[in-house]
Amino acid sequence: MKSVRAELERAKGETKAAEERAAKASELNALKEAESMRKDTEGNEQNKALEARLVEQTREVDAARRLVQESEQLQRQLDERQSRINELEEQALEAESMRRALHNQIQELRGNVRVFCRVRPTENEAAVKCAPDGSSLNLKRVEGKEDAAFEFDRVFDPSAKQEEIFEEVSQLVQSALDGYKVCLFSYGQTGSGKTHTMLGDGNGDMRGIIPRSVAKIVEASQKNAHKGWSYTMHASYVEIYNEQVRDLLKPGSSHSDKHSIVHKNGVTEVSGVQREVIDSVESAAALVRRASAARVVEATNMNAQSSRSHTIFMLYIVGEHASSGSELTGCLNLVDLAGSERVGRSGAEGARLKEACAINKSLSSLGDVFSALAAKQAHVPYRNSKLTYLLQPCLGGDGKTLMFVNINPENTSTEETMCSLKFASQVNAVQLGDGKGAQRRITTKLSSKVEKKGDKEKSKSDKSERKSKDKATSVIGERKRKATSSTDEPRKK
Ligand SMILES: Nc1ncnc2c1ncn2[C@@H]1O[C@H](COP(=O)(O)OP(=O)(O)OP(=O)(O)O)[C@@H](O)[C@H]1O
Repeated sequence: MKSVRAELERAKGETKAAEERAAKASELNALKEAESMRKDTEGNEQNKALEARLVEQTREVDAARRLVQESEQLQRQLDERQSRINELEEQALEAESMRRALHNQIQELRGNVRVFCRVRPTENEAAVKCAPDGSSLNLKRVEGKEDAAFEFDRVFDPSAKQEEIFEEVSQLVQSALDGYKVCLFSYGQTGSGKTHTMLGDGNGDMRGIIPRSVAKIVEASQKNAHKGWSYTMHASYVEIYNEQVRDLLKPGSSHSDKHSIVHKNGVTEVSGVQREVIDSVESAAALVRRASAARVVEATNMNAQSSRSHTIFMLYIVGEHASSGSELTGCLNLVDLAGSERVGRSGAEGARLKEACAINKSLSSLGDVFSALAAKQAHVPYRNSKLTYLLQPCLGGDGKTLMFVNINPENTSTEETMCSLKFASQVNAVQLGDGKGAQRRITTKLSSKVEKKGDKEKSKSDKSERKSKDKATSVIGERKRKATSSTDEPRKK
């Protein structure tokens, strides 16, 4: 019985152990299952994350593709616009070149040597009567001498304002920017208004031709910058006194300083003379003020503030057009001559007599140059005086000159006025220029940067110049025809 009981106990123990093993096995299986489920879940989440990334990347790729398409489209538009800009620039260059050719031919039609007469105001009895046509005047002379009539390109009566005077010369000033050698000078007896005309007073309405011209050129050059032109401008200011050159910009300079006048590429240079950069209207005005203060002013019997020297403001202009390789070199000389009165009348003695003789010599040399030009002589005596040698490039070839003859209308100055008007008539008889200037002025200089497309550009530039010239010639032909029947075109006698 005991053994059966023991056997039963043992069997119970084994059954319990077996049950425990079975429970553990089932627990293990459950754990394995749970682990496998966990792994499955983890894999799904990773997949989902991967899918989400894939979707995101696909979206990014689509966006990038759209961007590429958009940028390609923008590039196409940019190329189209660039080619339109090139086309417009070419047209602008052609139009500019035509404007230059036309402007020059109009100037030549008006005459490359012009004479304007300006009569200064007076409160005394006047011997000069200006005609209403704006181009002629009558001079009543002393008893026993016949009255004289004169005709010039323009005659300004005493009421003419500084602004009106400048308006008439501003087109000529523009020619310097277009690459021409231009000279404006004022001639006349002491006190007749030469300095008033050329320099004037202050910064306002009384400003004369010099400050107004420089302002116009600086402003016009800034405007041309939008058309691709860049300009470099330098100015010198000298006086010629007793045939000696003095630098008005160099402090402490004297007449004994040695300066020689040379012509380089058609432009006058005076050795050892200061050349200052002009980059604004203000810098030009400051320079003009400095030079005016340095002028030699001496008293004579004729005028308590009489200038006994010729003063010359020289503006050198170099314009460059980078994309076409065009280059222009112009210069503007603005000259205030010394008084032209005769020695006997001014009562000069000693040093004044020497001054008067030097002044007369250079003015008569100027007259000789104009006589030779008027007679179309082979030899023109430019070298006979410093003044004429310095102005040589403007007084010949396609240079342009405008002379103001300033007169004092008072009875007491009649004979001086007669001399001035005769001299002016002699100058008025000169004809310069062959009408081919506009084409010659532009020299095409290709920089290394544009050298590759150089031939193409050059032929474009030549073609554009030729076209402009042809158009200009036909328009001018038309103007010439009209000019014969119209009174508004200035006359050349
Ligand atoms: N058109 C004018 N309107 C008003 N004032 C004038 C005019 N012309 C000359 N004047 C005045 O007459 C005076 C003499 O003129 P200005 O100094 O210009 O003569 P000038 O010919 O230059 O003499 P100089 O040969 O001695 O230098 C000055 O006071 C000037 O302001």
